[in-house]
Amino acid sequence: MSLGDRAYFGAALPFPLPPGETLFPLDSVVMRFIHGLSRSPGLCGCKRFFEACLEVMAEKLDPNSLADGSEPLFSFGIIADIQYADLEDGFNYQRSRRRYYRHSLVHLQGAIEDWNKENSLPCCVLQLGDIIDGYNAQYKVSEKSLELVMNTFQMLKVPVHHTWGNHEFYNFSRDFLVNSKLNSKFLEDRIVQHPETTPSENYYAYHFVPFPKFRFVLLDAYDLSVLGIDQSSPKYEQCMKMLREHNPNVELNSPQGLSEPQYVQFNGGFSQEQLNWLNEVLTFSDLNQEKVVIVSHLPIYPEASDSVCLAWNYKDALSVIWSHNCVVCFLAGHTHDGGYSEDHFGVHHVNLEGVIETAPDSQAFGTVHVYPDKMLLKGRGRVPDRIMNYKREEVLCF
Ligand SMILES: Nc1ncnc2c1ncn2[C@@H]1O[C@H](COP(=O)(O)OP(=O)(O)O)[C@@H](O)[C@H]1O
Repeated sequence: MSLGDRAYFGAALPFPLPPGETLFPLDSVVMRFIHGLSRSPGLCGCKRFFEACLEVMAEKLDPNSLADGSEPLFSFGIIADIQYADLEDGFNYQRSRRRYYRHSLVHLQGAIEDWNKENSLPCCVLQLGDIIDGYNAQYKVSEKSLELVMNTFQMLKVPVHHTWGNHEFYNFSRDFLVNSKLNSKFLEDRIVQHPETTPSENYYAYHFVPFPKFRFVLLDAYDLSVLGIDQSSPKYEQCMKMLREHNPNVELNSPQGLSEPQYVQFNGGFSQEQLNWLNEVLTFSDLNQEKVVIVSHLPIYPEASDSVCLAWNYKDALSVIWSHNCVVCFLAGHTHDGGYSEDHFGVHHVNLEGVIETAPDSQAFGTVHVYPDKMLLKGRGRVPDRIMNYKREEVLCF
């Protein structure tokens, strides 16, 4: 049972709650019950029965059956942490999860075939970062592996928006990435009469409008980072200072003993400059009654993610987002396990299950179907379906 399922049942509530009444998440009640049963040996059969019930409840959604028969306005694909390498299977750092380095490319091919075959093509695919694994750098095959994965993406009939994760910086410098095929900023939209919504070149972020009234914002979660930047630059010095202030460990990748365990070298954060820009974009979207989808490699909401995986200054990003009405969801990768939670402001946080830790007999990608009142994530394989209702009184009229 993932963190996400807790909020999933809440989000799926088919009726409004009476004013002042608090939603008690259904699955937490059931899970507490199961936990109780598991402590009573004689009731183990009941435990299995209730687990089976939960599995049925989490069965895949049919977007059409949940959308009152109406057609989606448009859809888009999502995929995270492909981490391809031409290597035998391995394990994560904790040795708790198998990594299928070679098979990740086969998973990508499968996802692309599915997206290409969909009745109505998705408008685009959002690639949530860590496209190739850091091991490629050790074997000096980073460019070759990237080429292979990008050639696979060539089979896709729609554009791909690429975010950058820690493994991008294990393989390449930021300067290299800016000039590479992983820079999809050429797909951005500009709001000519609002120059404040144009991102600076100091970070890799942009926004675009795949469908009228829907704006997608791609964020740079390694804008503040010690990875991939020139170690003699003032920005490296500033980021290293920030990291060391929060992490006294000799091994800066270790979160051991930290009160803010996200301050590890393999994470990063958002500069104030980028957050100011995000604030301007969201202000524009609020004023123009747009719905916004935000994408980043690193997650920002603790309820939906392992605390070690969060962006350094995730709280700053949340306070910008929470000061606006327009944001529907925040999509991230990095955790590999997946996670979901709807925050108190009605923003849905989805951490997508990573391809790299997906067994060959499963899958890990999704298509989000967008309706005037909600977005429905149709997950494949180990990605669960999610209903992401818009905040009440915020339904779009078409
Ligand atoms: N607790 C830890 N202590 C020291 N190094 C760690 C720890 N956790 C992760 N690392 C290192 O940090 C890097 C990123 O970890 P990894 O689990 O590979 O992340 P990812 O999921 O992004 O692949 C790797 O180089 C890994 O060896």
